Amino acid sequence: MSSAEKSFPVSWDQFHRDARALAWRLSSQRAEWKAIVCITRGGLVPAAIIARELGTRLIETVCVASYHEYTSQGELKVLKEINPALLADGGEGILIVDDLTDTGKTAGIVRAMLPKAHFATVYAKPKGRPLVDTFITEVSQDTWIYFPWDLGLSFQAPIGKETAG
Ligand SMILES: O=P(O)(O)OC[C@H]1O[C@H](OP(=O)(O)OP(=O)(O)O)[C@H](O)[C@@H]1O
Ligand code: HPA
Ligand SMILES: [Mg+2]
Repeated sequence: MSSAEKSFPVSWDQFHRDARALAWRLSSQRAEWKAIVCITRGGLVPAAIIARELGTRLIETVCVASYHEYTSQGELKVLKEINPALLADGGEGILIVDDLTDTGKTAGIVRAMLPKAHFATVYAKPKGRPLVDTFITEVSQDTWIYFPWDLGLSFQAPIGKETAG
């Protein structure tokens, strides 16, 4: 499925803990966020967890699509823009949330819409890292992160070979 050399599978439990850790970190940076802008679709899941932890009720989406067939990045398309009411004063006090930043292209496009907003992701790869203000875990650029909503239970072959007798 992926051409990346390494894989980093994330369970629901781990994702919940990492998203909650991100909420803890964000709570120490600002008492109250005016709104959360989540980058669909991946940002919807951490945004729900963070909004619950921080008590944020105003949630907006920006709909960006880039990866096709899961692992190759195509042209970035903004399918839905941010409500203009939130764009005033460059987005000061607004929290942008995504599941991860990889090349940083998605983050770059959304940052340009809200230059003063705070950008948070659960995971980051080195190329995207400079575009993110707060994240929890960094993985190498040649690692593909498998999110729990893309995974299912399946048989795993044993690590060692079976011995006769
Ligand atoms: O840093 P980048 O190289 O731009 O990649 C990161 C983006 O790619 C994925 O979204 P994708 O466009 O695949 O859509 P999805 O969230 O709907 O899965 C991921 O959720 C990030 O938004
Ligand atoms: O490592 C990744 N995992 C899942 N989706 C992604 N979109 C860009 N990079 C990734
Ligand atoms: Mg996404």
